[in-house]
Amino acid sequence: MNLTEFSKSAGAAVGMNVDRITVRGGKPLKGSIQMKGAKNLVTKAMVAALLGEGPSELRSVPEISDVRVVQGLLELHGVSVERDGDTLRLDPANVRTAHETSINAHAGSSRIPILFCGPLLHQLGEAFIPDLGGCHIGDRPIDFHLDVLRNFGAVVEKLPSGIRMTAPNGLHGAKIALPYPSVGATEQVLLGAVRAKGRTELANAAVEPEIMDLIAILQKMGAEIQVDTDRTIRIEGVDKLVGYSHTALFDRNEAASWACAALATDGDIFLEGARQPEMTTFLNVFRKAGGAFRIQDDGIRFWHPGGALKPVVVETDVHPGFMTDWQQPLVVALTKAEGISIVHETVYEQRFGFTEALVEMGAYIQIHTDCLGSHACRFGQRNYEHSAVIAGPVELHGADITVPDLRGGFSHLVAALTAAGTSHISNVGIIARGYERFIEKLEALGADFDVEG
Ligand SMILES: CC(=O)N[C@H]1[C@@H](OP(=O)(O)OP(=O)(O)OC[C@H]2O[C@@H](n3ccc(=O)[nH]c3=O)[C@H](O)[C@@H]2O)O[C@H](CO)[C@@H](O)[C@@H]1O
Ligand SMILES: C=C(OP(=O)(O)O)C(=O)O
Repeated sequence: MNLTEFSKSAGAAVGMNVDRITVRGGKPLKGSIQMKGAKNLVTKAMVAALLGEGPSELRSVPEISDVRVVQGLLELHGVSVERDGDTLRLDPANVRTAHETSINAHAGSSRIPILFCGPLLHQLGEAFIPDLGGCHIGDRPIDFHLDVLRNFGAVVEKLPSGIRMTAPNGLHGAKIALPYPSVGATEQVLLGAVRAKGRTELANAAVEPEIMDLIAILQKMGAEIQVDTDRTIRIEGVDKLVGYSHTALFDRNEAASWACAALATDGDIFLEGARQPEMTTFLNVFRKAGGAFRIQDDGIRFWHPGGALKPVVVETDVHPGFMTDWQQPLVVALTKAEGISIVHETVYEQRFGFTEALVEMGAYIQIHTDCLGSHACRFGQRNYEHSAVIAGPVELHGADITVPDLRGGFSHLVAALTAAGTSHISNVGIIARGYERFIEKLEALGADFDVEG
């Protein structure tokens, strides 16, 4: 089936129903594509709409499967969600308790259900949280989330089918210190504290740009939130919040991925809507590795300027460090750099599974349990394979690959696009969790491939 025929089938336009893709590598990706709102903000902004007394409007919403999962869950809870182009209108006027079985059926592959707790406890006095999805890149416990909710006064009951919560006396503010600046746990605090009784102080909070954009949304709704220079967040609970109107921050993770695709394929891609401030750390590494970029008012152009790529040493970290979701496509580009590169993953303990396929394609990558970085991280003494050494340059060759997770999957696509010969990639539907219309974007950039349902 060719792409035009395929695009006629439901869901194919956004890549959600695509299972297998055959890629003939060697063509540079060239052209212009548009960035939309960040998966890691939009889905949380949708949950925040539950807290308002009136409807909210969210613009620049990408067509990705995580948005569909959250939309389904909101609808199950009585929230009306209407899409008009890139805009979502969310009205929580008829919010109600949903049946556990239906919640489990709709939870899908996302981790966002855990963030429904605070808003549902405020609105309904109870919440049910299914087993969570998300990428399998480590244990991904939710202990910080549950501690936060207990601190707010929630009663947590673990059931075989999920977690049930109640708040017999409502939620009250609390003094909380996170053991690690978790993005999700920080959002859990924000979404719970804004309408809790009294004051909340959160020490060691995460301050990723997506969190700052969520804070901007909550402020528009009437919340009182202050972020201190030492990453302490103080929230004064209010009785009532109103709906918001907001244009979502662009997806800097998607932008970094396509930038690496340009570098690895000797290509040249303009990312309309990408912005410099949220990507400063990425841009530094991209330039060190031999990539070129030009910042424009309406986006950023990324390209391979010719000559050899250079090896780099990178440590992933919380913001403003190098984002863990950026390393996978970068690793593919680094297989082409002249020399030894090192990537020390300090956010997730098992995020190098995707490199096995790259090795099959001819890459020289070794994974180590030691901390190969400038500081020892949480995983160094615990035998986790969390440091990668990449030796280049190599010419990758085509292979049969199965996508393991979202970012790993995108990096496999990039590897196949840069490889000599043909690759068959299965399970590519996962990529639609976070990459809007990636099939159409690949076509627009001149990639040579066929899709199968
Ligand atoms: C939907 C979304 O926004 N996903 C992003 C979010 O994931 P997510 O919010 O799940 O990531 P966290 O920041 O919470 O996780 C960071 C670390 O904290 C640990 N941890 C977290 C919670 C907890 O209760 N206990 C615990 O030990 C995790 O196992 C991990 O090692 O931030 C990550 C780090 O920037 C990104 O890679 C993900 O793309
Ligand atoms: C790990 C990721 O997402 P999630 O937390 O939704 O699994 C990601 O976006 O790379």
